[in-house]
Amino acid sequence: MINYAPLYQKFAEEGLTRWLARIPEQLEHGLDSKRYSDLPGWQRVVDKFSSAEELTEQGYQVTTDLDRSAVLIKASPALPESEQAKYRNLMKKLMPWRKGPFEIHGTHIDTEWRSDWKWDRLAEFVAPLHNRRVLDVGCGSGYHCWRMAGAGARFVVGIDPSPRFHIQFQLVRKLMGQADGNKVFHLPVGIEDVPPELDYFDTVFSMGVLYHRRSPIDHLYQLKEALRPGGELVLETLVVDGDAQQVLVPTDRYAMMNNVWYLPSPDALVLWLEKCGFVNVRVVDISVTSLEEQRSTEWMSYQSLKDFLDPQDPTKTVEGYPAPKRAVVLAERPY
Ligand SMILES: Nc1ncnc2c1ncn2[C@@H]1O[C@H](C[S@+](CC[C@H]([NH3+])C(=O)[O-])CC(=O)[O-])[C@@H](O)[C@H]1O
Repeated sequence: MINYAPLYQKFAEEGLTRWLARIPEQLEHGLDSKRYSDLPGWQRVVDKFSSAEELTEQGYQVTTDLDRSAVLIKASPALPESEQAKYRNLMKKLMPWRKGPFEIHGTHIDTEWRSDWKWDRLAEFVAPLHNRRVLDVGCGSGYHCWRMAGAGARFVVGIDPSPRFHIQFQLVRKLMGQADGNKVFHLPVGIEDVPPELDYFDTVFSMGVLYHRRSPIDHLYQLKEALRPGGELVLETLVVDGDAQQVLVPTDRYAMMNNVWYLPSPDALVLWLEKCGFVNVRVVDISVTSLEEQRSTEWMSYQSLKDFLDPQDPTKTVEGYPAPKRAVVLAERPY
């Protein structure tokens, strides 16, 4: 059973009371096993691991490192090889692992994405996270949330409506121990479930989410309302080349994804953000996604980027659109 008591306690301590009141209902809805029949099985997988506290009681010292490419959890002495193999097999039962990498009790989880590369592209530009309260919208299993804590954030809330990613997060948190575990929390909800006008977070990340939203301008307003005045938005999304009026709306799928709506140019993104009242808006990175950054691995065996591109011309998607290119834009909510 997942213990949510620390989450309630932390939300209360940090004064996030308006959201706190909604959490029981959000957990019940987000983790409804009538809707997600695999959930009880995944929860039983998590139950089979010893927590960091249990390992400590057994005489191990558990060390974590959140400030490296592969988020690390290890015991000294190392767990016996048989136990490490058991953990590896159990973690495989929670596949696919998309965002990472992680290094957990001797197993390197080589995820579909080298999410550390995205982190490296933006970390030097964002306002220092030391002591900040951070929201990561669409955080997947929470890889970047751990990196945010590693960069000094005091309280990180990751949200993602996928129950599988919630369970993957809960496993990592259970193994992490309280020192780091109590900085980062995950809720199985979408941006639409964040209470309006929170005026709370020092930094809000929305990475890989905007193009999934049918109303991208509303998404920007929702992100703004979650920020305190003076807080920073870190927005990362798919873009196309062109001027401030250039936006691609795929007729059907884009790179085989069927829920892609708006791909603006970087200049259009800046315009949208300014129109929504953000200030100090600047594009800090534009990168074409490489086949090394997003690929099938032992931990995500389905198709990946290579299968979504035109085999004759990798600068195009299979549908003939420009291949995925992503921009990172920073902006501030004015005082
Ligand atoms: N309404 C919603 N609200 C919030 N999240 C949502 C919603 N709908 C879907 N998602 C979630 O948004 C995430 C988008 S992935 C980015 C992960 C990470 N941020 C990354 O930047 O690597 C896209 C990518 O692969 O880049 C998924 O985990 C969805 O479940």
